[in-house]
Amino acid sequence: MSKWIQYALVPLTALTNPFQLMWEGWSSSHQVDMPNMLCGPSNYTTEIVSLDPLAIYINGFMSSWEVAYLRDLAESQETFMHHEDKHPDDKNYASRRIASSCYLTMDDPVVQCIIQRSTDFVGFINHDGFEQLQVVKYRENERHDPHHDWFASPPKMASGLTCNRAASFFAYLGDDPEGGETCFHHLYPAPQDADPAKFSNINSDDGLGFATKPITGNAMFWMNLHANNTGDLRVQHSALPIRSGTKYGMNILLKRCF
Ligand SMILES: O=C(O)CCC(=O)C(=O)O
Ligand SMILES: [Fe+2]
Repeated sequence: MSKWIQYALVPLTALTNPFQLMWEGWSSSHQVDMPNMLCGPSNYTTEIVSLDPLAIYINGFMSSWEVAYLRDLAESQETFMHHEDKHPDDKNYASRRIASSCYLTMDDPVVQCIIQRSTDFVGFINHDGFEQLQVVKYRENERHDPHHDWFASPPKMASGLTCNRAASFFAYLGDDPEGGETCFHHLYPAPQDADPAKFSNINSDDGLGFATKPITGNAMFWMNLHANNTGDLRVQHSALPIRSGTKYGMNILLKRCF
């Protein structure tokens, strides 16, 4: 196609872009500050915090506008409820999540935008879409005990395929509480020059592990499955109890069916 035809098509595609149409319909019914809201390129930066298993710390994965929007969206859902959950793999084990949570509707334009950004981030990683985004809220003393996000006995779908969680993002949606760090118990500790505002080490017997502090807009990404689709025990993690304040976060879970 000649360059000139391509240029001529740009305004046309902008007009017919389904996201834009959906956005325009939506924004006219909600009085929002549109320029800050568009699903433009995100200026996040990354730091590899573990090579094997792959784990990446993401600075500025979400804008403060997106964070505020997603929190409001979660708080407006009737399903945003407090509960104490056992891990699906081990209901007798004391591992628990004491928090409130809800799933977000997938047809929201900001949710779509975050899914698109996450899809771009995972690049060539073999996957089959994302689970519904899940917002989690912890109040004082609430926590999530050590667990892994993958299922030991993944559910079989009607199609006969088995789906598991190939990778996880956990994004921090505020309020920058005290406590509430996410601990990775079996990864190598943070080096001495790691930024103490973001990372701390944990006093484990084997010297392994580090924790990331909840900083609004930042996120952790890590792989859950080995190449043969079995779960990687090394990505066990937990959320330490909140000492003061409230913590919001969001699970963005990458599915793989096999
Ligand atoms: O709250 C956190 O820091 C981690 C949450 C988590 O691991 C989960 O919800 O599966
Ligand atoms: Fe988790």
